[in-house]
Amino acid sequence: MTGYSSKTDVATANGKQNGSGNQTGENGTKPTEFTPQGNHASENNIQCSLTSDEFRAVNLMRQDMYPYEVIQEIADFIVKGSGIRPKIGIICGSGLGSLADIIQNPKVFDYEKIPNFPVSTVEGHAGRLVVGTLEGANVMAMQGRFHFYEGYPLAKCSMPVRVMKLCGVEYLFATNAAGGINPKYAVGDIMLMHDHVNMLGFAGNSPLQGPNDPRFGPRFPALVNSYNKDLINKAIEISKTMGIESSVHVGVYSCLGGPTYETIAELKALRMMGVDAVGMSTVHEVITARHCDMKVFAFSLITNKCATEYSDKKDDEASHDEVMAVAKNRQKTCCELVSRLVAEIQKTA
Ligand SMILES: O=P(O)(O)O[C@@H]1C[C@H](O)[C@@H](CO)O1
Ligand SMILES: Nc1nc2[nH]cnc2c(=O)[nH]1
Repeated sequence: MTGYSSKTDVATANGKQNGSGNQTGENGTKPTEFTPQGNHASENNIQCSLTSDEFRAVNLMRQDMYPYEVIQEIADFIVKGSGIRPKIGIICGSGLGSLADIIQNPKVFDYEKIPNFPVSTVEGHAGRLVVGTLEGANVMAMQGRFHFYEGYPLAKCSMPVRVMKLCGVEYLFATNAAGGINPKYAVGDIMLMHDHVNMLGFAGNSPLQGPNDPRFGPRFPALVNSYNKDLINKAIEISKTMGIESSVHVGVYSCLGGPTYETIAELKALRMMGVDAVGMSTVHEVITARHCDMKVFAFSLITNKCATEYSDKKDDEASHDEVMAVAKNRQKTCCELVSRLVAEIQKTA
């Protein structure tokens, strides 16, 4: 492979708390009634009953506004608690948690113990923040990311990227497990992301939706050149020294909402759009990172081949078990790629 150049507060469950004096569920046993707003709801007499505890839990999950000061508090908690100001932030994809296990002198924070932090709900995402050193560089790694399909708004999914920024992180390394749509890709290959197609964005959803705080970045950020070309080229060089260049590609990733894997028709459409690999994450993290001017490097581990023709083969069906198994098999290679790239950054620092 030759060097790369780019030519080639609270949204509620569709309703709001009923103000008619029905909120008597403080003991958690009597349901609090909510009447979804809007004519359709009242015309159809739709009602949804939640206990007040359930309502609070949903509200907490749906929270998508994190004021700068709250993010700063979380960042201070991590920097003070670890005694480290990290320069590189790593997000571990499904089954790639071992990227955080190679961090030396780790200080580990369970997400539950970090104030105002969401919790991980997906297998293969441990839910821990690991801060320490890698190849002499100060790093922090999310062993577990947040996905839209878990019920979190995109701003909440990518809130930790802002925490990284306020901790001092300059480089974001985002990794993911993805289905290979490009017919040349094989299971176990690595695709260095050089661009993305934001399907959730096409549908009007963005992690930057809502009021913009200019302390993070501009209202209308540009996204061309989001994926740092120097880092892509360095990763290609590293792949050659590792002898894996034939299984490393440079391509376009697309994020869908999940949790379903794609239909054949959807995969055909994505391929026509120039997408090489498809997943359910990363894009909102990259958008948030670019908004606050972080340098981004991202790669997909191809954990399954996506069929783009109809057939009755059971093999064509993606499964999370397969995703996890392939990630486990390839974790050593992914760890080596990441640590060598960190070493390169550290060398030029
Ligand atoms: O967190 P990533 O994007 O690596 O996880 C992918 C997308 C889904 O969460 C899961 C599907 O198997 O893997
Ligand atoms: N959307 C999506 N996400 C994945 N994560 C791992 N494989 C896949 C896939 O085929 N599709």
